[in-house]
Amino acid sequence: MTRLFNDPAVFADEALEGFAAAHRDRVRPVTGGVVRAGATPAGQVAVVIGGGSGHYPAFSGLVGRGLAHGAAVGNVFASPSAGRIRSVARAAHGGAGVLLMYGNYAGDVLHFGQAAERLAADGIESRTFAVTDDISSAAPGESAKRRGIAGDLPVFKAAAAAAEQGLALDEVLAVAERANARTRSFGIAFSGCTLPGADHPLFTVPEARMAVGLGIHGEPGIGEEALPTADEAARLLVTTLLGELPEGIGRPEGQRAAVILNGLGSVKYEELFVVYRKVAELLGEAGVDIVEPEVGELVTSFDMAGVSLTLTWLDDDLERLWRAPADTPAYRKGSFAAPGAPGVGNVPAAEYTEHTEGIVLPEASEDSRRAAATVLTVLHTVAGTIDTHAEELGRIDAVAGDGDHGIGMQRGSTAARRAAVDAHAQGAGAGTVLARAADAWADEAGGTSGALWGTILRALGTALGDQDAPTAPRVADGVAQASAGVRRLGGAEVGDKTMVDVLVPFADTLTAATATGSPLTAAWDRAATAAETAAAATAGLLPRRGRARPHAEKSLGTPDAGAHSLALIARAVHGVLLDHH
Ligand SMILES: Nc1ncnc2c1ncn2[C@@H]1O[C@H](COP(=O)(O)OP(=O)(O)O)[C@@H](O)[C@H]1O
Ligand SMILES: O=C(COP(=O)(O)O)[C@@H](O)CO
Repeated sequence: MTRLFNDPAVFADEALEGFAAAHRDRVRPVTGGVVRAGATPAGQVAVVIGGGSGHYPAFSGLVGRGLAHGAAVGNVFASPSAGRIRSVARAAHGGAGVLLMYGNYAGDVLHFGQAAERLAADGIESRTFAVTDDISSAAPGESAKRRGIAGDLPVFKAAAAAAEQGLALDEVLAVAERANARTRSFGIAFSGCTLPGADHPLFTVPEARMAVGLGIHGEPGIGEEALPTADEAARLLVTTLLGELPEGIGRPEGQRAAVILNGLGSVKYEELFVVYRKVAELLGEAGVDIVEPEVGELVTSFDMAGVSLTLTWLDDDLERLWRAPADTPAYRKGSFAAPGAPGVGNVPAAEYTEHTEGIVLPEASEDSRRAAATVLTVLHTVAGTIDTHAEELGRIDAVAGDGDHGIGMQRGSTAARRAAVDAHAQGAGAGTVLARAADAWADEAGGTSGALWGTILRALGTALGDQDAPTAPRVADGVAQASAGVRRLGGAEVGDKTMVDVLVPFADTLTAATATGSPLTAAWDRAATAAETAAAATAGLLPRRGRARPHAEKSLGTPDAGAHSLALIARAVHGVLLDHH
């Protein structure tokens, strides 16, 4: 239970502000996150990590000498937006390129990928790398689909230590790849976590039972067993990981491993040590040489009661990098040759801020400005609809996902409305109002749905433009472009149990209806009905994408959250069109 908060919607921002104030000798707040207090030395690759809030010390607590040069921080359980990542990366850049590192989650993959594109346009070379250590999130044959949990730390650290030693960008990336290929994690939980402001946990574990194979977002585990003793828990964790050795590690005997026993948020350190005692004994019996183990909270999930075990199978290089010193707010080891130089560099890191004020609005026709007023009403209605259904959307998302769909959609749609009000007040046309709303939605919400809704609004804005009055076929074309854009960006197809299952029939029905000359309001009505039917039908599907995939069976019988919210919006917008008819 998170007891101390103000407005849940700004919990992550306020936590970041307090963190930066508490550690200002080591980190500097910049737009989107934090960077080291001192500038990245010229010629050193900058390692910029990031992810959602709720995982402290990941990600901001791991910024400092020997570890990350910067961390982009998102909302609770939602990836930071591309804009935030770009801003942190620009501030951390030391002239030798940036390695962007994160856990393998749909939202992070989308936003870090887009950030890399924007950095390229800024003339900054970057690479992206997603950590995939959690063996319970996909079968060995599909290890690229695995999510990142506490293995984030050794993989980030290996790359960052390599950067510190002066390796070039692609060499640092190669180190990250090698460390990740040799890192495996497995977790168990005894109770779920409760998001700030929520009155019940994302999932519960029955008394005297444990969830096996949990994630770090309150995602339920993949199985359930009787509550073990500490020794039995240790045995389960160790035997599971020894049962899945990385390629090239024939048998555990004679191998060296970095070992992390990670507390997920509300397991006491003493409990962790009791478990670790047995972990060390069992690994010793298996002939594994444990190198500089870590026992403590390194990647958490709010107040989840759970533990995970991570093993990184070391070679000589990886061992050197694991043993290398680090000095961050939450993680310190060894010491640097020149002590007392927080964050390296003597020059403070420069902050990069995007200046949007004073950017001239594109000229708009009278017709388009009139249409912009309708667009504004639409965005008001979208935000209002999401507000009304936020709790329900969170509940649906929590069945097999991370429960943040309502919060994310709320932040995004509210920001979109705000940006649209501003743009409209300045005399923008419909296309520009939508474009501004798109950027605000993606930037404020982050997460998978933030990126995808940004794409939807941007496609609509491009189709409407700032000159002509929107016609029914033009609107239908915008929706069709949005549908294509979301599929291109997210890679999902119909049947994967995502919003694509609704967007495609919605777009197709609208296109078909407008092509036969149907007026927009009637065509939209038909399309909204198709969307509602398709959203309801997702209840019968098994997820193949996104956060819900590892919990496929659990999600059967419940519609996809993103599909449902899209159908709700489609219907609500029809109401606006009727009124403006
Ligand atoms: N690859 C994808 N393509 C299209 N939609 C997706 C994809 N992955 C997830 N989604 C949609 O995003 C929704 C989840 O959104 P949200 O919970 O806000 O983001 P996150 O999972 O990043 O927390 C899902 O319900 C699904 O509809
Ligand atoms: O918390 C996280 C959320 O990822 P999404 O895919 O946006 O839900 C992640 O950043 C943790 O690493």
